[in-house]
Amino acid sequence: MSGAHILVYPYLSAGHIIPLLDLTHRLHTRGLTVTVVVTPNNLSLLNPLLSTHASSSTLQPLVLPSPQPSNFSSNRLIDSMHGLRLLHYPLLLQWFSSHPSPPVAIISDFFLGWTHQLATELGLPRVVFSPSAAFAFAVQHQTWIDSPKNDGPSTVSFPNIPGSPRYPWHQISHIYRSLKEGDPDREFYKSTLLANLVSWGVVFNSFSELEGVYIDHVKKEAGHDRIWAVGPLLPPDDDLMRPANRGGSSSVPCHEVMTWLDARREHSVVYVCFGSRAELTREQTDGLAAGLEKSGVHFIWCVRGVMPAGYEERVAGRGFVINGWAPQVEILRHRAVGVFLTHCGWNSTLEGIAAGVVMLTWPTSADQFSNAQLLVEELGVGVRVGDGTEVIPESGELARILAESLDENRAERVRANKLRDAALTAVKGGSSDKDLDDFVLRLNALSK
Ligand SMILES: O=c1ccn([C@@H]2O[C@H](COP(=O)(O)OP(=O)(O)O[C@H]3O[C@H](CO)[C@@H](O)[C@H](O)[C@H]3O)[C@@H](O)[C@H]2O)c(=O)[nH]1
Repeated sequence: MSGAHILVYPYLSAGHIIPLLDLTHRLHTRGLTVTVVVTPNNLSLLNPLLSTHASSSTLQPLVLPSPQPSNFSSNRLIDSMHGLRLLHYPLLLQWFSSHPSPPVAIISDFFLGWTHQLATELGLPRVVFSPSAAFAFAVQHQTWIDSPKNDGPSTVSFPNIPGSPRYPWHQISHIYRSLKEGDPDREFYKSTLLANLVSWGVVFNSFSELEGVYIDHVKKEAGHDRIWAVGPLLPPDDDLMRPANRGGSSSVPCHEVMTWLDARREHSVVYVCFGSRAELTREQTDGLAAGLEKSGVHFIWCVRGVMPAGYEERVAGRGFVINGWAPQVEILRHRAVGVFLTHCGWNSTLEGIAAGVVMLTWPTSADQFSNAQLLVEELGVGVRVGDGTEVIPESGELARILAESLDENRAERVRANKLRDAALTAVKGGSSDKDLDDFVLRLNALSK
């Protein structure tokens, strides 16, 4: 007999879809029947998963139309969140009412807080999926609860979060800072986030050895224990999910990158990438380009934007520039890569941790500042190099940090190795596996 039927609904951008599809794979492997909401332009991201489970009627896409820009908001994220609600809420209500054996729960991204209302209307539990860290989740939601003002001290502090973290104003949520109280965009965004806090449960792409204190904090605030940490959610080693196509098709043949890496010594290459969305400013690009050039290190740089003229020729032989989408997980897993210069998106952070590389941090927005803090100050596996456009490292200084980061005996490397082992243990019979078992048990109990 197949397990409970659940609806999985990812938010529409790569950094959010990728980990929730990885979770879908695991839930389906554990016997659940899963319907995944996708829009036509994202269907291709689901294809590797669908072909892995090709013969299965228990994993199905539900293709709903993509929202058009609605002019509700000039903020693209809010406009798309709102557009999805407008378009998909009635379609999902209809779909549920006409389905012969509809899902017993909805698992949806934290940007889809309105699905809490939908689930309530359907008499179902909604589980929040957080593609961000438990730490960042706590900071993000606490910001909207505390409503800090930019009129007192120069930093905003969060005394009720463990460690009492504090951030300069520019590191606080951009949406929070840029929209005035009473603005309908702001109210919509706030209500969407606050709905997460009253939902039935929360699943984190994290693990208790990494973030136990923050996971416990979220449990305490929620007042129940339906908080599960099941990460790091990564594609399996055996290529079942075809990691080279994870989140997009690689802009260069994956084997070319692998051949290039094969010719290099262990831990001798720095991989540089700023995630799926961030485009660097001219000044940031130039600073990074000059630092990499001066350092003399071997590197792979995944670039979105325009490179300085003649750059690729000048670094030929030791710099591999990828314009577009890189096969990131494969690169990080290669033995030649020892260091990851990252914007600290949570997926990249976890992928770096699971690969045991030293992290050079250059957060640019959103949760990346608290992720960098976790890597550098708490876990001791990272070294700060930049801070958005506020701190762009001087090229000589960056070159020095890059060259030193490859040192085999650095304390960060020793700690990164230990953390990798803890991450891999968590998902191979450890804490995350146990949380996932419990989660599946609770979902199955709903259909009884
Ligand atoms: O060329 C590329 C670029 C990215 N990726 C993958 O795309 C994902 C990117 O995710 P992430 O590192 O989290 O960065 P963003 O794309 O910036 O993700 C957004 O979503 C994350 C999860 O909420 C947040 O932590 C980030 O701050 C937010 O910008 C990762 O799995 C990468 O492996 C590739 O495979 N190739």
